[in-house]
Amino acid sequence: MSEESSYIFGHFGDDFKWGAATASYQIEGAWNIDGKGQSIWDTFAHTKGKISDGSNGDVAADSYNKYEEDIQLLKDIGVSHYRFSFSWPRILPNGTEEGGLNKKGIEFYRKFLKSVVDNGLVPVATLYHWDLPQVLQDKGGWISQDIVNHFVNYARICFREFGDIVKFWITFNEPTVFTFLGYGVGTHAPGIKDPLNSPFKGGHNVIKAHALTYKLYNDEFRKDNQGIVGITLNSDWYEPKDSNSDKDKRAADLGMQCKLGWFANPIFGDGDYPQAMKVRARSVSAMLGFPGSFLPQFTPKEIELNKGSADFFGLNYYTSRYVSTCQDFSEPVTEAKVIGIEQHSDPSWKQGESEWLKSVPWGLRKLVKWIHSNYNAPDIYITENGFSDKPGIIEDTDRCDYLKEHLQELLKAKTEDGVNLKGYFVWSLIDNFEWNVGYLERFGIYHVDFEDPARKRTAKKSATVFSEIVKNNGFTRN
Ligand SMILES: CCCCCCCCCCCCC/C=C/[C@@H](O)[C@@H](N)CO[C@@H]1O[C@H](CO)[C@H](O)[C@H](O)[C@H]1O
Repeated sequence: MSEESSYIFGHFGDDFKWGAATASYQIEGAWNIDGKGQSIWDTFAHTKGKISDGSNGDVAADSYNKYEEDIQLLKDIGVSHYRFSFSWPRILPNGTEEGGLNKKGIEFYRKFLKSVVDNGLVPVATLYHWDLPQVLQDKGGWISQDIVNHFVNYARICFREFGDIVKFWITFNEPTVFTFLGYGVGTHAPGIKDPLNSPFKGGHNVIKAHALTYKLYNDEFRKDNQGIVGITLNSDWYEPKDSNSDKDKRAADLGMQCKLGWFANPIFGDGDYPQAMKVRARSVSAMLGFPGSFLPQFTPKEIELNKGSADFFGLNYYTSRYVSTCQDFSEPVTEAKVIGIEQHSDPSWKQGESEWLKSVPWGLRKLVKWIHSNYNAPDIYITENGFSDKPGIIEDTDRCDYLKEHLQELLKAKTEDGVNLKGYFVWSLIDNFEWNVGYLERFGIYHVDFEDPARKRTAKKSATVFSEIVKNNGFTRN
């Protein structure tokens, strides 16, 4: 089952962008400071039993106060781009402008952005990395139709307040994850358990909100601001367990269509959900006595709006799976059971500290090639890629290997396969609050001491290894 790989030398090209990524709730802290409203992650993390180590993001890496230091770290590793996210409730504590704009929140982000650009870095802003204002969740959150306009209005405020500085926008981070884990299995905020209905209603609203936000930028901001707007989707690569089995090949394709295609096909494909996903949704619905399909339908007008609504494809990649077919629908309902597949891994794959994360570099090359050929060769930015280990490791050899090996595969994808790869952002710049597992799993190339009130940052070995690759813009012979 193993895949051949070889080491190559070469560089990524002059226009390739290097960066590091973070997200507001995971690093900022200052959860109730300077007028910030409560987010669903504040509520969720403050609820006993939701986070493995009982922690929360109240202080996190304290980047609200230490962002200058973070910017210096970015300069130290030599990257040109910083991917961060805006906290919606820091800007709009009650979710909407009518509920009041938080001037201090706007001032904070303008100060932060000024420092980013004054230090010669390019800001890459994610509008939504999962911290929905709690007030909007109380009105139904992503399941409510009203959220579409609320999001577009929030986006308008960000374009208006920050569009002179921010030219690189990502509407959503990983909609499959926040809809399925947040509204399906309930392990993420807001903790709703309804695997066969709510994630798909929520996802439908996310796609509409994304497409309307893209239109908004085109109609009202693009001419003056000259930026780009895209979305970040995540996917594992699904490889047939037996490459000679047609059944396994169909299972792997179904996995790709349901996981990546769910959001990618409407935006980068024909404007609608993938046919295979529609068929699967109807058959699962019939099996469970759900009338029609749990997958909502787009109107022809919506399909037109969805189609082509991104200037680039943001991709987060962490791991891969071998896949075979599976018709088991017993409790608990998992993502794989909904899709109708069984997932397998190879014992030789290096295991991260996160149970779901095994290092499979060749999967990334196959995945970007798949995107290239299925969605008309879009510009692709790897907006996240990284490896987890235990707290406290500074000599993080496994992460160094992970980064080198994944960048090797990307170099092959770019130089040998002709994939339009435009940039790479490591996840993450610094150790941070890793959602429902708190601080037990670390992804930073800089260590953060969460016991220390000063949240001291220390470079790990991977910071040096990564910065060497950035400096060489690839892999050179010494
Ligand atoms: C009939 C159709 C059925 C479709 C069903 C699809 C179900 C999709 C379910 C998705 C669940 C995925 C769980 C995997 C998660 C990881 O990939 C995820 N943790 C990656 O997110 C990023 O992770 C970083 C490190 O974990 C970091 O925390 C960052 O904030 C995240 O963006």
